[in-house]
Amino acid sequence: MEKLMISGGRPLRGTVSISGAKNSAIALIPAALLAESEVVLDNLPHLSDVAVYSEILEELGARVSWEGNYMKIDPSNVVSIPMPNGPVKKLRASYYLMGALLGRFNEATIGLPGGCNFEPRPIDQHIKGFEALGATVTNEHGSIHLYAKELRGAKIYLDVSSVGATINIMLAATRAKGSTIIENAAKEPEIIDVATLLNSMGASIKGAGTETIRIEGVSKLRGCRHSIIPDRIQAGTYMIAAAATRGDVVIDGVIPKHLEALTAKLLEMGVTVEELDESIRVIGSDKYEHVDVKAFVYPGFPTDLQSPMTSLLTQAEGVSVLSDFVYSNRFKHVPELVRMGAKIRVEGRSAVIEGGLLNAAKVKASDLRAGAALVIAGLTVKEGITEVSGVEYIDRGYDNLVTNLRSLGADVWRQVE
Ligand SMILES: CC(=O)N[C@H]1[C@@H](OP(=O)(O)OP(=O)(O)OC[C@H]2O[C@@H](n3ccc(=O)[nH]c3=O)[C@H](O)[C@@H]2O)O[C@H](CO)[C@@H](O)[C@@H]1O
Ligand SMILES: C=C(OP(=O)(O)O)C(=O)O
Repeated sequence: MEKLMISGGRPLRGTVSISGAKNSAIALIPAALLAESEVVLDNLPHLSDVAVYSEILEELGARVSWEGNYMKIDPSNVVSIPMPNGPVKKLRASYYLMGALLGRFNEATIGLPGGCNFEPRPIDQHIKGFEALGATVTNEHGSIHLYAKELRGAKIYLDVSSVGATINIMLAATRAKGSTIIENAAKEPEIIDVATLLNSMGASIKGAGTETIRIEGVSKLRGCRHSIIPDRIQAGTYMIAAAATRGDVVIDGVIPKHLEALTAKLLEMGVTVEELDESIRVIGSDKYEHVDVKAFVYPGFPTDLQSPMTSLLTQAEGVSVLSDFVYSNRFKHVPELVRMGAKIRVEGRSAVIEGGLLNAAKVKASDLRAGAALVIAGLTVKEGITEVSGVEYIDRGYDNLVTNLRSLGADVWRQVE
């Protein structure tokens, strides 16, 4: 097991380039299963979740080659074998195999997903969508079995605008007979990215990025080449780290519009943020105002940046309140930050954060973004070495984190425990 060692107190300075988005990549890879010829994905991030997905595709019979930042997937020989256990348990997004395999083969058996379990994460809306499309869905000893004689288009209203359910229904509906309408669809940029790939494969999807998505089913999908959008959560994490260390960082290769909710909060705190066409410069300051933050579905403040933002708010004067309206219990980073001297208490779905200096400590990441929060906290500490264990969670979502932080002047390294 490895841990991250951080000797903090240095302002981050320089330029960091952002890789493709994890939450797009791990939907686009299973989406390729719907094609009958080769799909090439460009700008693919180097993440453990991507490696696990390529293993899953190979088990299903796809030919996968991953070189540099592109992956070639030839799904022509794929079969829908049952996958109750194994790699599907290692990541959340294995649920996309349900929509992709149901769409292509009308049948799939997939173990319930793994990934970051910071609280119960139901998939009832995915199942409601598949059933509306005509599938019979049963839970057999912890695996979801899906079968449809024929998938038929349907009108589906999502009770919650779930990213995963929106994409999963889109995947299956591309091959259903007739029209599907998803109402109260999630609007995250990654949904547009998946719809763009599927349309390049020959699907007919309109309205992705709005709350109503219309899909006309087609009988066949073909291979294509697609470049993945930049990872707004990695970008946001570096923006927060730049502010927390009172540094000056250009975050390059991003879509600034995807980060507007974070930019607005940073400006409100007194951070200088300059938006360029494809980059954002963040310049920290000696003094930050406290702010209240509400994590919400896109275009609201992303829940995936809630934990990193908690660390930044320990550096603001006064009391900030950070509430999560997507995941009400996503606060596993809080006890670890408290171990580092933070004054934070959790009240219902909110963290109440009183500004103050943090100390070095041995802390544990229990999920991906909790890990990012602890790294940022460690970077602010002026004396001693912060040790962050649970690095395997951080590796799920941050491409070259140590190399990037070191290139920005941080004293960070990996150490085998
Ligand atoms: C692989 C991936 O893209 N992961 C992202 C995705 O997760 P994921 O797609 O799993 O998250 P959802 O958007 O589905 O979840 C949003 C909310 O809806 C609830 N819900 C969801 C589905 C369902 O069937 N029933 C239900 O009640 C969830 O408990 C949560 O409260 O969006 C989350 C919210 O932006 C992000 O934190 C994750 O990084
Ligand atoms: C929770 C996350 O990912 P996943 O849904 O893949 O667990 C995340 O990216 O913060």
